[in-house]
Amino acid sequence: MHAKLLSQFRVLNASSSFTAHFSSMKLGASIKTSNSMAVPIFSRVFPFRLKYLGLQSQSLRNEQCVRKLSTRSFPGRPGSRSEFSRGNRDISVVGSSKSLIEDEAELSNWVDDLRTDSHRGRLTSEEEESDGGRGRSGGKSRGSSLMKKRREGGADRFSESTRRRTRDPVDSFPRNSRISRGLLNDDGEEEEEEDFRSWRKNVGPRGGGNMKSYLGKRKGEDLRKGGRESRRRSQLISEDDVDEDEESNKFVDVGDLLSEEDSDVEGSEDDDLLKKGRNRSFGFEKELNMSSMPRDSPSPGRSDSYLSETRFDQCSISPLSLKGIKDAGFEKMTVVQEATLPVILRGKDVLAKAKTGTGKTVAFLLPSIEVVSKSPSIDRDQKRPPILVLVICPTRELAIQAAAEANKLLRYHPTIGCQVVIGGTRLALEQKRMQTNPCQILVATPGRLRDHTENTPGFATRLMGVKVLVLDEADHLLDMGFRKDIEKIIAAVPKQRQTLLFSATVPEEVRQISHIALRRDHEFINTVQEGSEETHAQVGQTYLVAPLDKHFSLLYALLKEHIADDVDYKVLVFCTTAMVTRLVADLLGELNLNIREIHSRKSQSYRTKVSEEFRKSKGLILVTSDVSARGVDYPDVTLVVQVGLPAEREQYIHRLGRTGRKGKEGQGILLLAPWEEFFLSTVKDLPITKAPVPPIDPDTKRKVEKALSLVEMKTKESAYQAWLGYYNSNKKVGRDKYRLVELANEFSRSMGLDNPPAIPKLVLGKMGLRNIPGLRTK
Ligand SMILES: Nc1ncnc2c1ncn2[C@@H]1O[C@H](COP(=O)(O)OP(=O)(O)OP(=O)(O)O)[C@@H](O)[C@H]1O
Repeated sequence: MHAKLLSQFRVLNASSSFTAHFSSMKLGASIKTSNSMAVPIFSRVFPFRLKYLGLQSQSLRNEQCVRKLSTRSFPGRPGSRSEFSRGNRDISVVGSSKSLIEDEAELSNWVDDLRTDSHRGRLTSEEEESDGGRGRSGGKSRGSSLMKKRREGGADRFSESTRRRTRDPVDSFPRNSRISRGLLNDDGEEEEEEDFRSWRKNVGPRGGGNMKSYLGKRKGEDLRKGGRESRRRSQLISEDDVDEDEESNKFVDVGDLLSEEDSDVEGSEDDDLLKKGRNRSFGFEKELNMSSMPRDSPSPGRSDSYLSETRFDQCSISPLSLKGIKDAGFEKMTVVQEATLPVILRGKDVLAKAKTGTGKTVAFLLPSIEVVSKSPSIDRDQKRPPILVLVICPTRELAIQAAAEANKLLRYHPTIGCQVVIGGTRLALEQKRMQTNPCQILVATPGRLRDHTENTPGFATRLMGVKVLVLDEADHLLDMGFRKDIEKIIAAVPKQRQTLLFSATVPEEVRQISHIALRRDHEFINTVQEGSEETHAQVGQTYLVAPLDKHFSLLYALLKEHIADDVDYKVLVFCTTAMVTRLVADLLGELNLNIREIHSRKSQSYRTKVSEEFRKSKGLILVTSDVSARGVDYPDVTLVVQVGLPAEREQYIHRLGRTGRKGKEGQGILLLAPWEEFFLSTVKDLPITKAPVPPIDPDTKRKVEKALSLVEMKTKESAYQAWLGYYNSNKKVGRDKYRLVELANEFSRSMGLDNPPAIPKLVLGKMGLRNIPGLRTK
């Protein structure tokens, strides 16, 4: 049995002699060990840089490509030659798959939140409401919304003082958010001011301090070390608001169900204020003398190391595809495209790992299109024409994006069509589109694909034509949240097919279960060089550890600094759950930042519009749940902020990967509470460094408190419940229910609430939190 599982591996290295060395030296170690062990041993033996590490069998047979590829220079290794090693060696792939706990949230779209916030600019409430007829009767004025908030404000710690003040939206950019060397002083404003003064003295401009270093542009700083942790979320029911996989459709979202609210339709007043806010000059920059500080270029610093030297026209790609590629502006292949294309073109199953934003989508689409173009053309009168390529994506945005990329490449293939089927849109419309348009390529989210399999006549038959099955974000799709759906999909397509699995992260446990989709002789092509991180070197990564009650102020201060620093700012703020996302979006909106929000509680039409807007915009902050964590290709994102515990290491990497795409620069900031610091051990191998927490100046603190008091009580209640659910499902935090409730109540206080919101007994029961002191029930 063991021998059966032994498989060959191949090293695609910059030097054939190195490869030969490796091949001979590696053999002994790899035979004895599983392939999971082989890599570290190898890296110890050969610390030099590997271009690709391909595990599993076979030399290349696409001679044309091999010939071309073998003569190219590798970027970063002047004069070096690329050569795909032909040495075949055995390596074990044994190891039982870790038992992953089923953990994905029910994220169906039937609860559509149509509430809008006028701070969020162009998308009007009407646009939201027009979506699918699910809109609530809107038309409330901002005034009535405020009245409502005030009526509900009884439990709000901040609202008393706020009520007495008039809103001051124009003066919404306090100038004194600063850096401190140490932790924030928790003992009141005076001391914070003192702290701020001392920071200015010590690390402010005169003392050599610099916002840039604070915001993580310090590259190549010390790596933090620590032990890697188990990363699995554990409990089911408490995941009710986790928001990354809306197509999973597995669990009823009790929390959000109970917290749905009416929409507030607000006037355009704040749009104007928003514009004013964005255009104003930032006094504190002058105060800090930042203008005279050396600035990193906003983003022109761009590395082309993601590109290879191989041009698409050097490979056996059809002329029509080549024309499409040219039109798309692609000339050279990216490294992952160069590594995978020849292998896929000769029909191999491939599991490919390549860093975020390096062109994996084209890497699987292009050879898939070639398969279609070589297949006999479909008779127009055919009732159930086969679907030849099936691409599965975990989120709707990603599916839309992959289909758009496919359509670019298909521009000169008039007879080949790509359709997309995703949740949140009308099934009948998709059925019609698939019937009336060419649909040899279908991009789908798992839940909607299942819908079609069950409800679309003839669809199952069409799936029997599949020649290529692609799982984008494969590790995620093979994780337990999607596993059953994926198994059904695999059962619905022919056994005789080619399967392609792509992701920026391939944890070992996923490698081990990938055999459920892949043939035994598949190739694992890893373009992340051994010894290098899975994240991009040009993306500065920092983390801040501060008590929960500082998080909102810190977030605001960080964003203000970033905005002041880069007029072309484009920021993603990741939150733990959909309802927390809404809370943060509402808060930042009240603070007059130019924000949009996206999560599974928004209607699909709204999500699509916001996504498109953010893609094209600059000067915008997108507050998002994990629906934007993977795959979404927003160009020129300058900063990614992750607030609170990422679900797992991989999620951290994918979220961070929304910046620094295509070799561009970027920044990432992770904001944790002290009890969330354990997460850092899971990213110990990444170049993430600790940043000092800036003191919150009193003005910022006041503004944030005031803004919080204006956020609706309902939103806070939902956020509290969702927060509780999210952390309850975290193995570490959720283990001690008493502590969990204490922390949740800390979160509640951070929203300005004196008393934690009451939660329905039923929900608490499902979360396993009945009778835990500190919880209020209703
Ligand atoms: N050969 C190429 N040359 C230049 N740009 C390319 C090339 N191939 C793809 N791109 C572009 O690179 C960008 C990133 O590609 P893509 O979204 O496929 O990255 P990815 O590796 O799938 O990222 P993620 O891991 O985040 O999903 C896209 O805008 C895509 O159009």
